[in-house]
Amino acid sequence: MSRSLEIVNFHGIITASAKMKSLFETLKRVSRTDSSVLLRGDSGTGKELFAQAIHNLSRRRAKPYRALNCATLSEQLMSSELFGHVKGAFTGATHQHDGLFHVVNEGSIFLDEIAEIPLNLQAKLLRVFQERAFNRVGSTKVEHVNVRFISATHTSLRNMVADGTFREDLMYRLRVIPLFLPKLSDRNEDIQVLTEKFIEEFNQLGYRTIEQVSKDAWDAMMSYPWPGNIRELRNNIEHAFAIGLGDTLHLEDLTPELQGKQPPEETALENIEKELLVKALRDNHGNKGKAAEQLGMSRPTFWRKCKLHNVY
Ligand SMILES: Nc1ncnc2c1ncn2[C@@H]1O[C@H](COP(=O)(O)OP(=O)(O)OP(=O)(O)O)[C@@H](O)[C@H]1O
Repeated sequence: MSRSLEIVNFHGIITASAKMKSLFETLKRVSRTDSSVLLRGDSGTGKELFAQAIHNLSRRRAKPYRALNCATLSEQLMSSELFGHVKGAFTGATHQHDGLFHVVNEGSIFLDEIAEIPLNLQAKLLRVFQERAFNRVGSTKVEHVNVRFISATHTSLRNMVADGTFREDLMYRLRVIPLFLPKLSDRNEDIQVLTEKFIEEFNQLGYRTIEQVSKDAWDAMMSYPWPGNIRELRNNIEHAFAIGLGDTLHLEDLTPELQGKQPPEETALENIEKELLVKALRDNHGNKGKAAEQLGMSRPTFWRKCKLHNVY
């Protein structure tokens, strides 16, 4: 089906898009350095794959690489995950814990949803840049670390700096090399390429073989805006494999959104919840920490509800 497209597989990132291919060339050059990279792109556009590729292409490839999603943890847990803690540092700290900065020494760290880092922790992160030093929670002993920073955000850090929710000095440290990942809807050729790739992947599981995609299914996929990008496309193919029968992927096998329908489980109450999440995010310029606060929810609960309602 996609014979005429020139498909590239770059460290697991599959594409036929010229925009993506030119990003790979930049990535190869950038990866040779230790400069910090800020990946800017919507949810599901492949930021984590890019981060891993940067590490794999770098001189640090034999050293550790770790990723942390800054939107899913409370401030205390995030602090302990990043810097570690000593026994007795807080209630429940029954053992000493090595944080990621201890573990990734000489390697790379990927901080996803960096915009969600609370201001207190932003100051500590800045110290890692400036002094290559940090303290475990509850300890006065200074530890040193040599780490390459890769971070990602779907919102503008510049807007957050203007709002006073993100430190300008930290933003400049993090975005020495900003890279912008295109949305799936801005690279239509990849809808076809990735659909075929995911079909191939699921065919290999052996419980069903899809050999073709019906015209109305293709039409729907090509005109859908894909707010969840590649992750949502993959979910759709998985959905179709589970729901449909035979060797053809039909429009009815895709998720209700692709068919222009409301997902059946979305009751009126759930719709209200979804609207509240969207509004709180809009009021807070996409900052999930602040949006959670406005709704009186913990950050992890807010994150879980956003995922549940496909709010990106
Ligand atoms: N070009 C691609 N080729 C193959 N698989 C891809 C591609 N882009 C993304 N994926 C797959 O899509 C899913 C989402 O990608 P990834 O987690 O890297 O996105 P993300 O931008 O980091 O998302 P989020 O911001 O929600 O964390 C993963 O399963 C990933 O393997």
